[in-house]
Amino acid sequence: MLPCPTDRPRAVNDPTLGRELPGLEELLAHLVVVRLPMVVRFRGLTTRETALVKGPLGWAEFAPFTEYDDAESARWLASTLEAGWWGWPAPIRPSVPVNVTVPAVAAEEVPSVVARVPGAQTAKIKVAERTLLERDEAASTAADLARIAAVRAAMGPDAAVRIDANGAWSVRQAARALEGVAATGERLDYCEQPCASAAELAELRELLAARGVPTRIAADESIRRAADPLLVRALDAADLIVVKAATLGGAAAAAQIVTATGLPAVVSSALESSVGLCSGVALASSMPELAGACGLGTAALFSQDVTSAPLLPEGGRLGLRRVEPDRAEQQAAPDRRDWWAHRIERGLELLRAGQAG
Ligand SMILES: O=C(O)CCC(=O)c1ccccc1C(=O)O
Ligand SMILES: [Mg+2]
Repeated sequence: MLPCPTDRPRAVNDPTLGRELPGLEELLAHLVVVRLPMVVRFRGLTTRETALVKGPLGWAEFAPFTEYDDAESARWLASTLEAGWWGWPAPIRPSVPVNVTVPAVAAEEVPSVVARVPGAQTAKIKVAERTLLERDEAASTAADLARIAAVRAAMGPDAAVRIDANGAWSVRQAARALEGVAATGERLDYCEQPCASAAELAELRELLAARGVPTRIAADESIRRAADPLLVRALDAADLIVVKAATLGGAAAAAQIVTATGLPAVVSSALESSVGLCSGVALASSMPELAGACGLGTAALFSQDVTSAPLLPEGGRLGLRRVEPDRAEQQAAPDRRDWWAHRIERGLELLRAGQAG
């Protein structure tokens, strides 16, 4: 085995952090696959398929998007095992502030989306929607500016407003777009993953500095989907990072990655049901510092959840608690059970072999 340099935390290569894995039978004993309907299209999805399992500590979620490969999904399974079998890091605050997440909807739809998270003082808006951007960049920019202006109008002058391009822009497109936003007088909290790679983020930051655009850049996919999340720091590619417990192998593993990058961090969701969202709240509750509101208000994007008591923000905050999926059977997708059971089996094998992606 290659030696692991001391400044690379174990979590980068081994999200189990050496904790003991349950057997497959135990892991699958209570498996329920669910399909949750969404109030608006998000990430191209109108339903969210995900799996629930039950460990000695309670219910836990395994939620990698269906197109994700086994190595990447194995990391999500470590987060599942933390929630149901290993336990979360100790909390240092009882609740966390959340942002309202605004999908790439038309400006007219913004007020109804914002109203679903009353009390939120931060919004995160999806921009650079790929199908429109590829067809007509000017129309894409116009739609983004209109959506941002609608959010500002709905939330008032004191709200923090973030945008998330999910890596869709080239460096030049991102610079143009962020200059365009700044020209309207809008001061963004930050722009999340404007371009796909860490190298592009670094190039964009230099370009923005040279042009006097003060917008901060946050890395999301460059942390959660990268072979080496520490590259962001090495390339000076971001002002802050977005971390998700599910995608990074759980709250403890994610916290190690935050410490290793040494950058301010915002905690966000991966569009889990209310059961999986608890892991994000556990991560945020355990962190010494939060670089702003958490992107954990996404239960508001579902029209049906797995529980009669969804993890919805109150007064713009979410409290740390476990969720009982008492409505899972109503949302069950039994036709998908075998597919998810095999996926879990392969994920467990990869974790056992130390080969999570
Ligand atoms: O951060 C938020 O406000 C909500 C979470 C979110 O946007 C998200 C949810 C699922 C998958 C990807 C993302 C993303 O941040 O890109
Ligand atoms: Mg993002």
